[in-house]
Amino acid sequence: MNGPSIPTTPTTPPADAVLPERSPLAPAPGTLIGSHYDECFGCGPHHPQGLQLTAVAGEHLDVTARFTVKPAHQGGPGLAHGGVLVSALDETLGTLNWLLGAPAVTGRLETDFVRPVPVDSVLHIHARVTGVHGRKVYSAAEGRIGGPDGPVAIRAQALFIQVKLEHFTTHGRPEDVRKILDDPDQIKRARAFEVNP
Ligand SMILES: CCCCC/C=C\C/C=C\C/C=C\C/C=C\CCCC(=O)SCCNC(=O)CCNC(=O)[C@H](O)C(C)(C)COP(=O)(O)OP(=O)(O)OC[C@H]1O[C@@H](n2cnc3c(N)ncnc32)[C@H](O)[C@@H]1OP(=O)(O)O
Repeated sequence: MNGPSIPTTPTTPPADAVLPERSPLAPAPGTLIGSHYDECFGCGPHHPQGLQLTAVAGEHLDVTARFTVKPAHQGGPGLAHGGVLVSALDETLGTLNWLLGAPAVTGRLETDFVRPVPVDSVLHIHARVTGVHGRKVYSAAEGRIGGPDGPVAIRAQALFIQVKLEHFTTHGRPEDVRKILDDPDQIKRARAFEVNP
């Protein structure tokens, strides 16, 4: 043994991972990143029970998002359910893929819950790409409470895998896929990905 080893996980980018340029199709820094699907539990504006998360593009390969913890999100009395917080981080990490211009799905998501998050808290989330290696996108996020510079309440590292749009059309429930294929606005957004795979 040569001293303590540095722990690595499949969500830590390998040494030869790269940090690419923002896609030419990426939303400008400071602008809202639109929902990828109106009925998404994380970001869909038409999902009444969803988190309705909105994210803002950062200057680099990063985004910020705010999530207000509602009574419907409780795990313990007056406290956010951990799984709901993970969903908020997963969704925010997912929006990073708009900056890279290629659709991707979560392969692995590791989370540290650092402090309890009371109902009515605003979780200030910052997520960034930490490396890209082939189809693998490595990323990390923190959620802070009490303000954007407040203490970290939750931390995550993720590995997203880039997929073709057929991933969604092949695996999704057919009636939902059909509905989306009939919606010109959604198709436009999906095409934006297609021209820069
Ligand atoms: C045309 C209209 C369609 C319109 C659709 C509308 C919108 C859609 C557009 C965009 C949506 C985009 C994002 C959504 C955003 C946010 C939502 C939140 C994100 C999610 O919530 S999304 C749901 C949860 N997510 C899943 O539902 C994934 C289920 N899963 C799979 O679908 C497969 O499993 C897949 C595709 C992941 C991989 O399958 P695959 O066959 O493509 O690739 P393969 O297995 O070869 O892996 C390649 C390399 O990744 C490594 N690797 C893979 N998995 C790993 C793991 N778990 N841990 C560590 N390493 C892993 C391998 O080890 C290999 O590594 P290496 O290259 O080094 O060998």
